[in-house]
Amino acid sequence: MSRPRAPGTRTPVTLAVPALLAIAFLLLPLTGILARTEWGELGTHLTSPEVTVALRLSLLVSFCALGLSLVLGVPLAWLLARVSFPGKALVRSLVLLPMVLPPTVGGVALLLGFGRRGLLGPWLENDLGIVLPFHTSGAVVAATFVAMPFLVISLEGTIAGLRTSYEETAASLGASPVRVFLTVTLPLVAPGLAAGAALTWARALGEFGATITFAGNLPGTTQTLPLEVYLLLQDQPQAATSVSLLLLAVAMAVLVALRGRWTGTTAARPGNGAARPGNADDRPAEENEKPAEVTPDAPVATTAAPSAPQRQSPLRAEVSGFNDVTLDAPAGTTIAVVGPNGAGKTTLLRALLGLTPRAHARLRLGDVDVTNLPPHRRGVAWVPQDGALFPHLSALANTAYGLRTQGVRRTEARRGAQEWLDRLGVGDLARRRPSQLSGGQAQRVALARALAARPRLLLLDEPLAALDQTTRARVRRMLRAHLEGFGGVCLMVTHDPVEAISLGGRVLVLDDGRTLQDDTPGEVSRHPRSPWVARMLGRNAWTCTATSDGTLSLAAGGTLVAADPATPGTTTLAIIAPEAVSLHRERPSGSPRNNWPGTVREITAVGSRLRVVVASDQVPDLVAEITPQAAAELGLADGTPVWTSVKATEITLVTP
Ligand SMILES: Nc1ncnc2c1ncn2[C@@H]1O[C@H](COP(=O)(O)OP(=O)(O)OP(=O)(O)O)[C@@H](O)[C@H]1O
Repeated sequence: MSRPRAPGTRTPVTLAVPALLAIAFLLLPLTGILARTEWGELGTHLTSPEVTVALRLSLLVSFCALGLSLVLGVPLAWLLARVSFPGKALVRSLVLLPMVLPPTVGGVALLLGFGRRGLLGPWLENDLGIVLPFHTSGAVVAATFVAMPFLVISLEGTIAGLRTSYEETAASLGASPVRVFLTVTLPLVAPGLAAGAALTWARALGEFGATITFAGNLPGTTQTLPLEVYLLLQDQPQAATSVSLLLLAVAMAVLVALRGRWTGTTAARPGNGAARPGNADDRPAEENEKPAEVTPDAPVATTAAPSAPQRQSPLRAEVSGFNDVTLDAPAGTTIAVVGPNGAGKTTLLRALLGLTPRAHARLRLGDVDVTNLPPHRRGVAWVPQDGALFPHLSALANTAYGLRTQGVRRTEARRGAQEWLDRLGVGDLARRRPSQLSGGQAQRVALARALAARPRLLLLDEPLAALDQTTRARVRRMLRAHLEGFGGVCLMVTHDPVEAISLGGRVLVLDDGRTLQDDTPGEVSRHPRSPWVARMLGRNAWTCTATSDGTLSLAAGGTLVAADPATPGTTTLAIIAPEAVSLHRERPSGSPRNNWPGTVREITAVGSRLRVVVASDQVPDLVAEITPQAAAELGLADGTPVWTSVKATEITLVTP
């Protein structure tokens, strides 16, 4: 269906004409082949003994070259995409070189490298008995040399585009780097891998220059189809046209099957709708895995059952670098980590996982010092902000992943996983893929997956952020119940004050990577040590300086009277609970000494109460919390003039 064209989007003639010429330039030779093919003789030409032998050899050589490219090229692509090392740009240029090198020059280079008089040739021949020139293996080497770059660059792009949180989460569930690569990375990049493999095969099938230079042109041994075309062209041009048509059809079929994947137009999409593995089998890839060996340091699950007693693992951590935090927490503690954007909350979690060079954690969990252990052997499970459920595995296989990496047998791991999913209220979704789950359901599966792995330390990065208010309250209750039975320590990053207060046995406030406050929720809420925390908790917080006449001078202008004035000259934080702010239509005449005129700027509902923001030119904005009935009696609306008053005894002074 043609889309209506927006005005002003006419294609300029100066661009359209050369573009059309380019299309004609590419099309004409192909049309020539089609036009000159003797269709009646096509069958005879393609079934002649020489062509059949060359075709068979071409298939053998191209598939062997593909196999060799996969074995060598896939790890190389991973290395280029995932590992930083000196000279990486040079290695990438080296990979690309055969794509731009004249194939005959490639052949000469191969001769000088692997030929009988080349650098490696004598050793290959004398010690291993391998002679490449004039052998089919030489044709395979030549085809691999020119074709492998297609696989490497295609796959490197796909791996680089894959969110690292999948692989990092897999590691946090106990999977070794090789296991992560095989069970997470490879299935997720399968479309990119297939595209690269198809191109590599097509390129190997059409290889001519390097093959003839390096491996020669021996019928039945190195004379592949393109070489046969070259020979036929001299004696039987019609047969050459027919074979060319065959090669053209194969190349075209590969490109049509790829439909732009290689150029990135339909590249693998990470995320919930992420790259689907080529495997249409609904059986999760994880299920085909053998359980890993249980290493002495690995977090060993004694049983998959969630009701099994949890190891008691207190935490001691000293984090340096971007973060400067010391944490000591007995087993079973849940610490809510709060702080403004960029305060270093995620960096702290990543440091504890051993996943960032930006901060280093000396970490002891129970009686094990895990500081020098790689992430997959720390027993630290992580639920990143997006949950990072593996898109190619069902909810059940996702949840069983951690147990499988710990060596738990498949049936037992699946039973344990099902129990955890049931506990979190998503048991009936066990067979669904992450793309078939809502955000909230996916979060619950991600939690089940982390808890099922029975970690010593559980790290939750905004675990309830994706949930709506109702589900959030329900999951919060569930989470609290599960965290109570969790024998390790849980660190939970949150921006939600209710979550911080209700789920955290402790609240750790970070600012600029450092600990600003580390206290019980009650203490933090009564005495927040920064305006940010106070505001997060819904309190009014004004920075002020005590004056010699007993009042407080607000940094933003205005004065305040508190019952217990601070020492003159000290800077302090005046905290006023919104419930302590009264609103009046007339100037109040009673005891409060803090009365300010203002106007209502905003009214919002918070549960069964209303939060009223009052703007005043005497003090900063003040938040009051009143009942809807009181608001109705006062006739409050946006812009209504009001008086605010706060008793001096309701003002808490906190020294930051
Ligand atoms: N890979 C990185 N390289 C350099 N700086 C980084 C990197 N990751 C994070 N930062 C910076 O480190 C600081 C802390 O980031 P971090 O993600 O830990 O903050 P946060 O408290 O989790 O923030 P938010 O609440 O926005 O998620 C920020 O200033 C951020 O810009």
